[in-house]
Amino acid sequence: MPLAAEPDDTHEEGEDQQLLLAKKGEPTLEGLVVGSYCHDVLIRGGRVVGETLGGAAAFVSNVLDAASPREAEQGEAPFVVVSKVGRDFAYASAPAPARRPPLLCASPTTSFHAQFSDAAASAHAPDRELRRVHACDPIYPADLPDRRFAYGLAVGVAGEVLPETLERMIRLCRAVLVDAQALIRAFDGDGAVGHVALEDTPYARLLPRVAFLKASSEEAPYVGVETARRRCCVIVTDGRDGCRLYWDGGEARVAPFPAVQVDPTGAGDSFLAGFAAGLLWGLSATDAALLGNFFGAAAVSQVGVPTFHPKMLQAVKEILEEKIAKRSSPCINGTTFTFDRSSVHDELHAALQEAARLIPEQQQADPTNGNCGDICSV
Ligand SMILES: Nc1ncnc2c1ncn2[C@@H]1O[C@H](COP(=O)(O)OP(=O)(O)O)[C@@H](O)[C@H]1O
Ligand SMILES: O=P([O-])([O-])O[C@@H]1[C@@H](O)[C@H](O)[C@@H](O)[C@H](O)[C@@H]1O
Repeated sequence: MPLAAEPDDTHEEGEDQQLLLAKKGEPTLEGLVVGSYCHDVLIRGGRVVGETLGGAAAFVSNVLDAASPREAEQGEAPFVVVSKVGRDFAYASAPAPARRPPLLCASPTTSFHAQFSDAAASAHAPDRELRRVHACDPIYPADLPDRRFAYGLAVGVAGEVLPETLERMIRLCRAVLVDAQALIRAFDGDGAVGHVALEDTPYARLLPRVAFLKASSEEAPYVGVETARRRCCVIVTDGRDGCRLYWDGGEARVAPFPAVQVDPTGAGDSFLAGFAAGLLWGLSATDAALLGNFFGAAAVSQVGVPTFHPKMLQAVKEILEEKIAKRSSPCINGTTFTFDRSSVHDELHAALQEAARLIPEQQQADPTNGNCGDICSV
């Protein structure tokens, strides 16, 4: 694994201007994912019921690889992951880190204990209590590659995306999508995860330069949706109820897909990546959120980072190829977005609902799922 760089942001604004020119041969829809892989320990009733690869970067990579449109039929989806782990990292050979290796640091890999309680079985109780047990080094601006990207996803889980790192992402990427959990998490002396008001953080001033900010319903009060929506489009996810989008001048509810939830971990991450993939396919934000809901539902159906059934992915691809023939233009590649539900929204939902029937097939096919038992059945 490559060694992490020293914290030194020597890049100047002028230098970034040079990067505006895409080099010949570079993929035009290349993405930049920033956030660290981590170790997740899943605990129920005081007993460890699962130990898995975690970190939004892992869930996001998994969905982007599965759902992004390909410029060529062959090869990996074009995106880079900037992530940090320690020498204790246990999942270097798992698909996501093996494809896009993290930077190696002297500090231990970020690790979370997720405590599931029976209260999580009720509709709107928080799914889990999280405790950060170890924190790897932050990701510094100098850790980011020196080139332009079509889009960026800021998906820290433990405060590793520093304000200056987000600012550099904004300079490098045409459109940046941010998970609020990267900005508003606070950790007490015991590592318990709490939240601070976004407005009180140094990230707040960057919001007007962010395209989309995603928050869970638990995080939404700390984001301040009414203020934030005047600066960027805010998406509030609400578990099995789907999500809502809020932009300056409009809002939309986007219906969920049915799922048998066995582990809620990674739902929000998978949502954000599905949403980004939807934008890459050229969907409006409200239509792209259908793809977010689809992959959020697929994530909760398995323990840890899900393995998608090839038949399901093929079905999704065929649906997108068919419906997207009616699209306007790829939104993520420009500076303006369309937000409204399109005329194909309901057709797209119905077709994806058919594909969602194939979600449980992977659970049966993959013997590694099911051994952990249900983490959080609802
Ligand atoms: N039980 C569920 N059934 C169907 N879809 C779900 C379920 N839980 C989550 N999702 C999907 O995943 C998205 C993100 O889930 P949510 O629980 O809101 O995020 P987080 O993991 O950040 O708490 C939801 O908006 C929804 O589309
Ligand atoms: O479940 P979710 O909110 O989408 O995202 C999760 C984070 O909140 C958590 O800190 C991390 O340990 C998980 O691996 C996952 O990334």
